[in-house]
Amino acid sequence: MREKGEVVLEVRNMCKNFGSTIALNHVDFQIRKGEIRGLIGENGSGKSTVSSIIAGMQPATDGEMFYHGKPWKPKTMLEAAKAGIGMIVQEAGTIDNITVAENIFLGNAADFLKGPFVNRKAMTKAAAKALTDCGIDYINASYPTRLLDMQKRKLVEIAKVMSLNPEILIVDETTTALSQRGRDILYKIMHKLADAGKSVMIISHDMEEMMTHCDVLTILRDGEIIDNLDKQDFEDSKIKKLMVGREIQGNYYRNDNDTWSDEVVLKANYITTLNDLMCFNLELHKGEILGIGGLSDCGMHALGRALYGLDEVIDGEVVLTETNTVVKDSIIAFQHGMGYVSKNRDSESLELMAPVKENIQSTGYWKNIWKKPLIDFKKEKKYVTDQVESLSIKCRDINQPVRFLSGGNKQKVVFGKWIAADSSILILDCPTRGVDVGVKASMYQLMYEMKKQGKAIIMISEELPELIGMSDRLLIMRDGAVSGEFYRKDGLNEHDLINYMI
Ligand SMILES: Nc1ncnc2c1ncn2[C@@H]1O[C@H](COP(=O)(O)OP(=O)(O)OP(=O)(O)O)[C@@H](O)[C@H]1O
Repeated sequence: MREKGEVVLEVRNMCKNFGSTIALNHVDFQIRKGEIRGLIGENGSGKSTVSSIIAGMQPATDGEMFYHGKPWKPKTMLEAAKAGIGMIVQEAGTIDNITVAENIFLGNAADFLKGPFVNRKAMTKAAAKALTDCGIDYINASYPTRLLDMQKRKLVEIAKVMSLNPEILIVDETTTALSQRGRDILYKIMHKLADAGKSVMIISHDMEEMMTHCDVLTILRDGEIIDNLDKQDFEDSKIKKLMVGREIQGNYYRNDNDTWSDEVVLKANYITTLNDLMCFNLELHKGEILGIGGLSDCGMHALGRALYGLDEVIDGEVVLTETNTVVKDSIIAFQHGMGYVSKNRDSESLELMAPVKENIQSTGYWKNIWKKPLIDFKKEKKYVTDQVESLSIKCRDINQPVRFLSGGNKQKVVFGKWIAADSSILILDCPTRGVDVGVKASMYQLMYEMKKQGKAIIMISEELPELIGMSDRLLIMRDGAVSGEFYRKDGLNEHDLINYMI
């Protein structure tokens, strides 16, 4: 274990209220030099709030902070970053319509002034160096950022924060957006910083990741610090219990070997898309949970989009076999009982400015809460509250705009809106992204119940344990094609699958 140094940042008695919501309630903790501190807790427990206050995104309602022993009250993220506290935020932190280099030096363009103009060549060169220093030399600094996928944008954010040489790096739920390669880059940066006597604070719901990489864990529950654990005291069940306040059983996946029907409900007939898939075949059966895994750029996310009619299929077709309907677009998919949880939560699955209720209701007007020619308001309310209750969505009330919810609670809204729609075919792309252990257990249980009701589910995921734990059949993809097909009864383990991924 690393030797801990002196305290570099101290949070004392911090409180943060949003109207009647108490996000932080008299929080105290310290960050020491040379440590990797994990911040862990259920969705909505206050992790992002405390981090964002340290990093200058918003002020506290009450309390004090000290950085290098002096009062610390940054007004902006730029001020904090320049003083040595950099944060990689949970949501998208880059701007689409500017180049990678401009994103990396956003707020610092003055460093590249040549007379009244910005020297773009010098900026691009410096950005390329910042990327290379982080081990991300495969991203072109002169590219428009909108051409990059979500994980590459996150890597750009990492390079941006690292370019200012932080003394404290805060990483908020970043790893869920990264492939294993991206994660390894981030872990390397974190350990390098800590070894150099700097500090890292990381937030993640991945228990294994936290136990492997952190020196100390601060556990938050309902805005309060419950405990601080040193590495020698890390124990999975103990941490979970401290997080949620009750025992959580270790294995929350299914433990049955139930079969599924022979009836095919969805078919991809030799589909080809513009970039990712070539003559791809797939059959999904009634009552089947079909897992799809691989490295993040293997084409699995594109497959989910193509099946739901979001990406153009230029050859072949996706067919709903019961009615022989060709899924040409997402409207046809939706009208024929399909649901889709996108990996890109904020940009594709939610209307952020709209309230929780409107986001969930949006799938219900087609058939469930419509009493022609009017809306059945009673049904409409029940449609929403059932989901808020069963998934424990933490919101002030159902009228609260979804943008004010914590990341994991936003994910629950997305999941809930498709559960409520009673879709007979669900395509779930990284459905448990950013949700805490307790809610994951409920989501897996719901998926299993849907399977038993005869619904068909495609679960696309980068997490092998959840694919192994939940799938009846599992396809591993590589370079846009299936490289391996496995069955639940095969008694799979992660090593069996990894060979087919790389
Ligand atoms: N701008 C805001 N307006 C209103 N409420 C907010 C706002 N930001 C956060 N909250 C509330 O504060 C509480 C703590 O949220 P926070 O994002 O810090 O949780 P978290 O622990 O990071 O959760 P997650 O694991 O889901 O990301 C939540 O109840 C959230 O809804």
